[in-house]
Amino acid sequence: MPKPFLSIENLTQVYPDGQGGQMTVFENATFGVEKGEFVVILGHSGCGKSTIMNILAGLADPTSGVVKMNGYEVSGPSLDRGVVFQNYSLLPWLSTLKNVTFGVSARHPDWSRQQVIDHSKTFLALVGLEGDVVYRKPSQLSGGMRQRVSIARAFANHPELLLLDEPFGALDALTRGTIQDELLKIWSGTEQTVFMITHDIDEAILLADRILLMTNGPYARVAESVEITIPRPRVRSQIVEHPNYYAIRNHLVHFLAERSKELAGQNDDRSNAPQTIRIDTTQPSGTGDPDTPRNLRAVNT
Ligand SMILES: Nc1ncnc2c1ncn2[C@@H]1O[C@H](COP(=O)(O)OP(=O)(O)OP(=O)(O)O)[C@@H](O)[C@H]1O
Repeated sequence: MPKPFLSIENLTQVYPDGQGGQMTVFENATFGVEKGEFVVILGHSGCGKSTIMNILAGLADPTSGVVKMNGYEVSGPSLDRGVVFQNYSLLPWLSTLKNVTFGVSARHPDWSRQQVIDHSKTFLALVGLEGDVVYRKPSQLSGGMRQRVSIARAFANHPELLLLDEPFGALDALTRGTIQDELLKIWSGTEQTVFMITHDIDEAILLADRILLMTNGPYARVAESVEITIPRPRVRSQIVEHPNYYAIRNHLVHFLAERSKELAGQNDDRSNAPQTIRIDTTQPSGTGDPDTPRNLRAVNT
């Protein structure tokens, strides 16, 4: 079988437990992400999501296992992998525009100054930042605006893989919704692959092609890969009306509330690959998992 664009193979992370011993956060995590996919990872605090993200970004090395992108092992940070963190990580001494041009000129050393500026301004405009505001320093922006700069910066570099670690965590619901829409708009116009951490189930369903569910740590694992069987384009105000919405949502809530604990520490699947869950109430009933409501098709492969 051909390898996916991004391949996470038997990733294990062990940390010192602070008392002279060791703690295995997750063990043999194995999954793939296809090119252009939007994958979200959900799991309780401490199961190791940020650790996985840092390893994918090349900012940390796992205790064992490998990550391959396009067949090559990831080691160290690269412009091919853009990262957006919750705390924006903008350079405070540079203007909004320069925070974006900085990476664009590194990515395109052959471009003229004007090309770099025009390209950067295009991406800032896509997240609603236009006019004088682009000459302000990050300290002169609101939290939501800073987060937009950080998203514009990441997308403007056209990384093949975009890693988003709770990028909207610090935002109010209204701003969060607007930026989710903007993210979807930009992503749908590119070939970029997105891997995102969030704690927000509704956000995950709105954005993702697939949601990876992690069991609780220590010895956490990626137990399920839930397909989001809701067609795109998705509109935030209408998505709840899709017949699959609550079926998928209930499955996710049930996993996080109950099964993430029950499955913790268990590892009965030697391949360690997550189980694929497909919930589609628009298909004829008859197959599926007894936990899911009637008239719900859940195909586990
Ligand atoms: N550098 C480190 N040294 C020791 N332990 C660490 C280190 N970094 C993380 N941990 C531990 O590893 C576990 C996983 O942490 P991680 O931040 O990856 O979890 P998370 O799933 O992203 O959590 P949250 O949802 O709260 O952000 C936690 O128990 C944390 O205390």
